[in-house]
Amino acid sequence: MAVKGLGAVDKKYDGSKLRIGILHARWNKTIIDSLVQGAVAKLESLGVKQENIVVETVPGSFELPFGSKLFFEQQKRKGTPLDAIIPIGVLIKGSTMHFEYICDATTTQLMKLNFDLNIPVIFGVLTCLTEEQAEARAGLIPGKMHNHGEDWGAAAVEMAIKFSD
Ligand SMILES: O=c1[nH]c(NC[C@H](O)[C@H](O)[C@H](O)CO)c([N+](=O)[O-])c(=O)[nH]1
Repeated sequence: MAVKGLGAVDKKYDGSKLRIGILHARWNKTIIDSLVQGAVAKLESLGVKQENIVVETVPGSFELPFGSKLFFEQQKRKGTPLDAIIPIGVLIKGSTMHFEYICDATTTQLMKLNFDLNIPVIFGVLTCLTEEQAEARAGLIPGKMHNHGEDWGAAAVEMAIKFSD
């Protein structure tokens, strides 16, 4: 029996009043597109209105932390503030240490953004050793794992609502 993975949420959260930003990198497009699709589908299944799901892109995963900050500030300036952000990136190990440095820097800064922006910033970055690992986690290999974008959408809604009373 699988012991890893997200347990069931303790209740179904109503996302109908939320505005969620998805900021995705453009590296590894096929995998990214599947993850974004999974996150959007889950957000909509939890009641988030299509017009309140704002999707933007940055070049690569390294740009996700600062891009998320700029995205948050832009939406606030426009009077349409975000209740949570889902940065999505796919990092796949190459033949150098580039992968390790980007994974470490991006992860640390995305975690810090939760406290800097005071909104949930979900960790939507796949850090994979092979393309197949990434494809499986984007739901692109039938029968192997599920689309992790769905988990990220659910986490964004739960974290934006759970402690807001
Ligand atoms: O999102 C990714 N960016 C990658 N590099 C680009 C990086 O995120 C920045 O966009 C670039 O270094 C410019 O700042 C990747 N690799 O290098 O392998 C990768 O796998 N995924």
